[in-house]
Amino acid sequence: MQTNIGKKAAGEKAAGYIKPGMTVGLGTGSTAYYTILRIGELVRDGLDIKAVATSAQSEELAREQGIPLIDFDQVDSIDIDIDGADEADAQLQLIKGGGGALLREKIIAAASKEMVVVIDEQKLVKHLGKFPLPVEVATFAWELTFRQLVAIGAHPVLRMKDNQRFLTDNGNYILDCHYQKIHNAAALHAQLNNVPGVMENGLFLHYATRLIIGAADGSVREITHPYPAKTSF
Ligand SMILES: O=C(CO)[C@H](O)[C@H](O)COP(=O)(O)O
Repeated sequence: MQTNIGKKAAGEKAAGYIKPGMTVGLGTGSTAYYTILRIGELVRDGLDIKAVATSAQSEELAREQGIPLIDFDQVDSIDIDIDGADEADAQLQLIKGGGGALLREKIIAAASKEMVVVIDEQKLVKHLGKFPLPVEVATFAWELTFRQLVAIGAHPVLRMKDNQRFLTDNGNYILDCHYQKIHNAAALHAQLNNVPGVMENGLFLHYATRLIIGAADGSVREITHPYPAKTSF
């Protein structure tokens, strides 16, 4: 894999927010990859943490790195989740799911006290929507779900990989919905999740608490959002 300096800088910086004793959510994708590698180094240097992964791919990488993983039945609360995004705006609203892990990513983000998002500078946008919005749908009667999405103007395209229908870790399909510009993200989020067969969509509107943006010269800048303190379960 060719090194993207901005992704590496942002991904590594995020690991600095992890404190001993924390339970950490491990994100998915080529930016979170650098976070996981850095966490692996910290663990080998003695950092005592536990982790949960947002995808089979990240779980495997974490195991290779010697990061202790715990089952969800042992998770009281997730202290910090560090994950990538496909687009982010300055209000810390995100489009995620380019890697197809959005459902697990959202479950873990929602259960985390903090969500640190790591991106390279190209993903910081004024308006969300240029990146096609991933929507995870049940395989059962997916054609009907597809048509329902067409009817509400979502312009869905079934995601393919290696000439096969892409299957998520949860055994679902992804419909990438082409908007160009999303005008009312909260309304769209509700509208999409209201369609039977839709498991989740890739709009993450109130989860990120910190955005770390890596530049091509290796520098990083951060945007934080003063949400009311999040409660965890
Ligand atoms: O949402 C995701 C996976 O479902 C990823 O976080 C997102 O696609 C960003 O990936 P990358 O860091 O490889 O650009």
